[in-house]
Amino acid sequence: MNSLYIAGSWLAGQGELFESRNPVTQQVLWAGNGATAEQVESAVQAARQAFPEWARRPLEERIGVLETFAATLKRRADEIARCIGEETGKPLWESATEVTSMANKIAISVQSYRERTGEKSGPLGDATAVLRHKPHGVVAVFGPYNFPGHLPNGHIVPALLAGNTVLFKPSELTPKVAELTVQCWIEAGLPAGVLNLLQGARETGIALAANPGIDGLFFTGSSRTGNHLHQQFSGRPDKILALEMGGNNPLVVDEVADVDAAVYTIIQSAFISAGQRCTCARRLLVPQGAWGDALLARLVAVASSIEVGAFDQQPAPFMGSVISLGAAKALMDAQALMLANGAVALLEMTQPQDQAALLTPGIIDVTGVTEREDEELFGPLLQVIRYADFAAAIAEANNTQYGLAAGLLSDSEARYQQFWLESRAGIVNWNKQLTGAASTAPFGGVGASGNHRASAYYAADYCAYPVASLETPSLVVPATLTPGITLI
Ligand SMILES: NC(=O)c1ccc[n+]([C@@H]2O[C@H](COP(=O)([O-])OP(=O)(O)OC[C@H]3O[C@@H](n4cnc5c(N)ncnc54)[C@H](O)[C@@H]3O)[C@@H](O)[C@H]2O)c1
Ligand SMILES: O=CCC[C@H](NC(=O)CCC(=O)O)C(=O)O
Repeated sequence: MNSLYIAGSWLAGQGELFESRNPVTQQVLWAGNGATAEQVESAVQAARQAFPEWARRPLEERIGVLETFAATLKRRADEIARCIGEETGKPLWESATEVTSMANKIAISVQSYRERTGEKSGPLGDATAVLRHKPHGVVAVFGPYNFPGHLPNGHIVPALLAGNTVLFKPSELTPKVAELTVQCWIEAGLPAGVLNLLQGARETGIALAANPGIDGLFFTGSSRTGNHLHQQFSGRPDKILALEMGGNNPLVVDEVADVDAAVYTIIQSAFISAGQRCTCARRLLVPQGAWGDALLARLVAVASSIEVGAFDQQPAPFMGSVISLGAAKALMDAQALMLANGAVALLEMTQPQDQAALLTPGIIDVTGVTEREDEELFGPLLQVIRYADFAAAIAEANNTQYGLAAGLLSDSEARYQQFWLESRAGIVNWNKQLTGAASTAPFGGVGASGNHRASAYYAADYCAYPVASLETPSLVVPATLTPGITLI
């Protein structure tokens, strides 16, 4: 099978054979070979060759190609949503929202490009000061499996818009969505070499990140891989690295008047996408005492009734599966370990069928666990921590190496102001779910969640570098000469 797209041609990978499966039925959806280091090198050369022509195209022409891509996505939306659903396990209603986000990214990126990296000029002395931006050149984009369309798209669209050429290395768990996305780009008329697809697992990623021909790497994925890349790029200030990584996100609940609204918001924060969003609430901070007990009882009751099912099940489930049987097992093992270490299951996460990666929502009270691991558990497992007072809640919220998202459910504006000031995260919400961040805002975290290169609306910033110019059409001798110079 021709799994790679290099220099405008589909060709077979010569690396390891791998496949993707429907996580519920285990049906094989895609199989192909990954790219070897030599194939990575030939893709880098193709992108390098295509770069000058693409970068010099008038901006409006590049925008034209991007807009045709958006139109293609809209026309093929059902097919793409189905592909996302079957490869990730995401319910169809949710996969459809991912395709919409992909198409919306184009207009948002154009607006952001003009606003943040556009051209500005004004008089400075006898010259004109002009600020323009240039693309970096050849950039690599690494995607995660949880949003196989939307998140790589969030790097690819602004990168191409700025005039870069791209090497796209998708997650090895979602090659089919990546292939379909690239087909849409080809249909939109993207010239050969401007976007190259390098399928493959870790080895392909390692070869691409290590290739000396790339000018930058835009990564969305786990903190573990991101940290590794950060170390690999240390001492390389000449290369731009944007890291969008995971979180161990806290959601603090205060004694609010509307308990059902709190429960609904907690569920949307913790269990949407089967807990596989980087912004999902992982730690729920609940006040000690009777009010907190009642909130948890209601949360457990509602969470127990959440529909979990295959991506195309009708009526539609709220939660689909996790990405694979391996991921389901790792989550079940993590829960078992926490229970063995003294956690109390308020609602035990279960895997009803051994051969399907469907997990039911889990809610575990870890307050009594002395050595709590500060790790992202990427699935439908919410850890509850009971707090004595608001200061303790904020301290616990910040008790993490990560800093992606943090939220407060409270009827008190004063408490929100305190929470906003004292919490440390790139997304801080009040009475809104932690998930579902807007593409019209910057998106990124601090601490172990990112390297201060926010994506979404601010992706334009890492896709181009500023060039400041002083310009005047004729060279003249200034009216006053610097002391010590005589023109005789
Ligand atoms: N902050 C964000 O915007 C954001 C968004 C979505 C997902 N995420 C995070 O992504 C994670 C889930 O995605 P994942 O499991 O696919 O991430 P991952 O880190 O396992 O993989 C991401 C990509 O890196 C590649 N890769 C893996 N090891 C590599 C190495 N040593 N060198 C080079 N490339 C390598 C993979 O093949 C894949 O393409 C979660 O931690 C989630 O929080 C973050
Ligand atoms: O899994 C991580 C992304 C989650 C998602 N965030 C965004 O879509 C950010 C906006 C963008 O990148 O355009 C979410 O918050 O649900």
